[in-house]
Amino acid sequence: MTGDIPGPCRGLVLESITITVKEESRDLIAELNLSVAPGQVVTIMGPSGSGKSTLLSYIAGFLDRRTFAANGRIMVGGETIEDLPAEDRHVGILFQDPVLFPHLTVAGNLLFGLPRGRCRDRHKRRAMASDALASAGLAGFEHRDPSTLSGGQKARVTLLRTLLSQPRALLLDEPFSKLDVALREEFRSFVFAHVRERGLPTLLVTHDPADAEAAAGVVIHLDDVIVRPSGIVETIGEGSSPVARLNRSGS
Ligand SMILES: Nc1ncnc2c1ncn2[C@@H]1O[C@H](COP(=O)(O)OP(=O)(O)OP(=O)(O)O)[C@@H](O)[C@H]1O
Repeated sequence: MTGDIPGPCRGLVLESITITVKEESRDLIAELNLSVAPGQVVTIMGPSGSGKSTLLSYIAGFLDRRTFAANGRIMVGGETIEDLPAEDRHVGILFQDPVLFPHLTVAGNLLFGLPRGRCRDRHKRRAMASDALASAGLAGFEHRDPSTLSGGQKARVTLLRTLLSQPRALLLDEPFSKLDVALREEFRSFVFAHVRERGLPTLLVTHDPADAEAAAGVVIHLDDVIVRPSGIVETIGEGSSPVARLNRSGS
């Protein structure tokens, strides 16, 4: 089926996204259009309060509808998802703090991300967890209690859990910001290698220009929109083809 879908549409496509703070009738994001190709990382920067995390919440399906009104189209892998519940969107998200369930082992945490419907065989599930851990330099960690892991190890397990859920797009909400410099570089490379290997369209929210540089893709500044006479802003990536397009009119 995906063979029929043009390349850019197999990624993550946002069309005319508008998010309003209800109480203030204020547009936080207005008419945002953006395409992220498979395996590409688009970095979103901007000052505190410009709506970066809110945008990710809308895409992932857990926007607080009491506070925000939102509309616009979200497509992942050619499917329109904005009306689906979060669990049916197949969009993975990582936050600043790696969150692991304290009552489960490391393997239990990983398998939590693997829906039973996708693999019912207990031995296969265990093998998938072990393979994932080995791929992250964490062989033998299956039975460990999450509280015994270092910050970097927790971050890796959280990413592996997200990947095991087989997302079709990945959202990264400052997942590197709390790691020390050495770990940050290591984890960044780990994440981007997985993104490219799996062809995951990825949005990265960060305040750190070094993250954007490491992502080596398009950078969008939510507060810095140059409106051309056409009302369209284009951000051009490597080569001649536009890899992301930002259009935020009306702000
Ligand atoms: N419950 C709420 N009621 C009213 N406004 C809210 C509420 N929650 C968030 N906001 C507003 O929504 C806006 C967007 O917040 P958001 O967290 O998305 O910004 P951000 O760009 O991710 O900021 P940061 O870089 O600090 O994480 C902010 O202006 C914030 O004040």
